[in-house]
Amino acid sequence: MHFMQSLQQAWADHDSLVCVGLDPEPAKFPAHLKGRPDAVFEFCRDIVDATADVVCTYKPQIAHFAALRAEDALERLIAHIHDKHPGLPVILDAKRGDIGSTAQHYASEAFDRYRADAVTLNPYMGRDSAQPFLERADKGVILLCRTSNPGGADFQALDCGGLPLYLRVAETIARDWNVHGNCALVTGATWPEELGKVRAIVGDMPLLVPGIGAQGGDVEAVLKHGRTNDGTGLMISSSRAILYAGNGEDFAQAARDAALDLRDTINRYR
Ligand SMILES: O=c1ccn([C@@H]2O[C@H](COP(=O)(O)O)[C@@H](O)[C@H]2O)c(=O)[nH]1
Repeated sequence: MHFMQSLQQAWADHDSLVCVGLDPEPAKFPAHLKGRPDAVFEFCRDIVDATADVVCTYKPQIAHFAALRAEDALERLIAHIHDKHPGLPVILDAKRGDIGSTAQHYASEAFDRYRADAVTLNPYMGRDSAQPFLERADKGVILLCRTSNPGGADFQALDCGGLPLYLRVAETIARDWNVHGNCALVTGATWPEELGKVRAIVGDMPLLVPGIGAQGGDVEAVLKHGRTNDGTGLMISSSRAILYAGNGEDFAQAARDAALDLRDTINRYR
């Protein structure tokens, strides 16, 4: 199914705007998993199986797997999500961006090797660097716009002909790049007013919103500035605050409780 259709279906079916970020850090795993040969897969799988009915999407971050030489676990994890929780879209957070001939391989890596439904990209190298992804009309292309980190403003806030660069990014992508209706933007929860300015430019385009939980973003402010008229339009992402909510044998139940709590908090402001 088209990424955008799966996302809309999951928003409705699960009454949820929650995206769980899958960022495995073995040092934080519960004791009974530490040292097991397939701990990365087992940890993420158990989190997924405990939360699948209360989220709208998952977002594995590729560096967390690659640094551990666990790309194979990432492949199996995404296959597991498709197999056991069909219809739930998976966003590969890879923040790719390169010249077109190389970008083709990044697109194939994300969509053919890993079978992701969407991927994050850095738009800094321009349209041709995104083209191999944009052409995959059934796949989501989620471009960095106003990132959640403290240094995000270093370049993104620079004046660009009367508007900050991040709003030029939003404007250009909404107007020129979204030919197949498969674009979305990353706008951090830590900058809710900027998020509102992006929303005013892009209409109902989905926004991936990291920065809730460990980075301290304010859920109420995100909803106030970012929701669409029908109370959707957002994939509100939290990784550490959900994954490591508990560190005992019941870690997956603790993650479920944290995801449910976030879903209910979000829904109070929709
Ligand atoms: O602007 C951005 C873009 C991506 N991220 C990613 O989201 C998660 C956030 O993790 P938390 O534990 O919920 O803070 C992580 O994978 C980042 O690489 C982001 O934080 N900000």
